[in-house]
Amino acid sequence: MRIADIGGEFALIERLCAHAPAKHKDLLAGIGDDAAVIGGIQADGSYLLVTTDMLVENSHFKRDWATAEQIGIKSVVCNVSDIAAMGGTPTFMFVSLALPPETQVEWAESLYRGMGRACRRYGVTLAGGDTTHGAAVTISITLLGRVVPENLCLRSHARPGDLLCVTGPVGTAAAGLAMMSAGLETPDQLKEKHLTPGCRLDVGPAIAPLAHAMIDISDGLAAEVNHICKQSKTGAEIVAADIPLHPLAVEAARQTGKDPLAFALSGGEDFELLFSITPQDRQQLERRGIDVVTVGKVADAAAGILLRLPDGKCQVLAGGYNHFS
Ligand SMILES: Nc1ncnc2c1ncn2[C@@H]1O[C@H](COP(=O)(O)OP(=O)(O)OP(=O)(O)O)[C@@H](O)[C@H]1O
Ligand SMILES: Cc1ncc(C[n+]2csc(CCOP(=O)(O)O)c2C)c(N)n1
Ligand SMILES: [Mg+2]
Repeated sequence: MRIADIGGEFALIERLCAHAPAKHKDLLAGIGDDAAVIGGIQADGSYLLVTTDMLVENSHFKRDWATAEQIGIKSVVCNVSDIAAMGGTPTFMFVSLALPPETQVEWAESLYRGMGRACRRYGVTLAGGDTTHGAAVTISITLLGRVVPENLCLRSHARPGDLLCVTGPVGTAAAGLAMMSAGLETPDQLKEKHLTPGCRLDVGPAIAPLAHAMIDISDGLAAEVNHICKQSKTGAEIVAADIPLHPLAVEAARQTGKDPLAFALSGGEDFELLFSITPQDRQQLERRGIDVVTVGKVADAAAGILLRLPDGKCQVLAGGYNHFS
């Protein structure tokens, strides 16, 4: 049986994880969130966060499209984004590296120069790792973080009646990737969003005390809404016309013959935050000058997880990036 036959990445994770102990009194959230949450360790009562994210050559980057430094930046950012999604701040990083034996030392050093830049930007300290040889460049980062209990945002915390908001445009990175894949002259802003994205640690900690559920958009808006709803046992309605799209992403869709909405729903790697929040707290965010966009609402589970199209019709909110489909 192939992995695609059981539904891909997430069905596989579920099957695999059934074979190992995955519950512990101090593990407040484990498999199924952006980071694991471990209590009972830190003297100040904050929780330890642990996340891990891997980039593999040709699956996540191409060495002829991205410089080593850009790959280094992105490898850190995608991990910091997962810590931000929990409402936390990052602390210590471990880097496991597989390199083909012919890799130039200068290339590897540039990779670390990029990581270093991102570490300085997000306040991360390198604390260890592992180095081995392999057929393709593989960078696996484990990042620790901390969060005070009041700021912890789990995917399971959404409640019917909450608004669903995003911190910025979605589909931009996918638009950049689509243009580069098609061999088209790609605007710098789109290239940058795909090759060296930032993440929203700038607003995560301010949103966290007010938000209920939070997740980062790494697999596309549709996938992330479905993750929140599944964990929270709710439904949702997303309004297609309210999803913020970058004008350059709309233009990229036109040039590549694709649908800009598909970039937003299924593209991934935007590293914006998606969160649920009461309408009152949403206003509170606005008063504090935190700019977010409401894209829909959390509903009862019975309502289903829906996308409202511009013509008023609703369809099931499907899509998302899946490594095995
Ligand atoms: N091979 C695995 N073994 C155990 N747990 C896993 C495995 N792969 C993923 N998980 C867990 O499954 C959940 C979903 O993983 P996933 O990598 O999709 O996280 P994400 O934050 O949604 O995406 P991203 O990796 O893009 O940040 C996480 O809680 C993760 O720790
Ligand atoms: C060469 C190349 N091909 C495709 C993509 C797109 N891509 C790869 S992984 C991913 C989602 C998140 O994955 P993960 O769950 O592993 O974090 C996306 C959108 C890319 N960046 N580079
Ligand atoms: Mg995530």
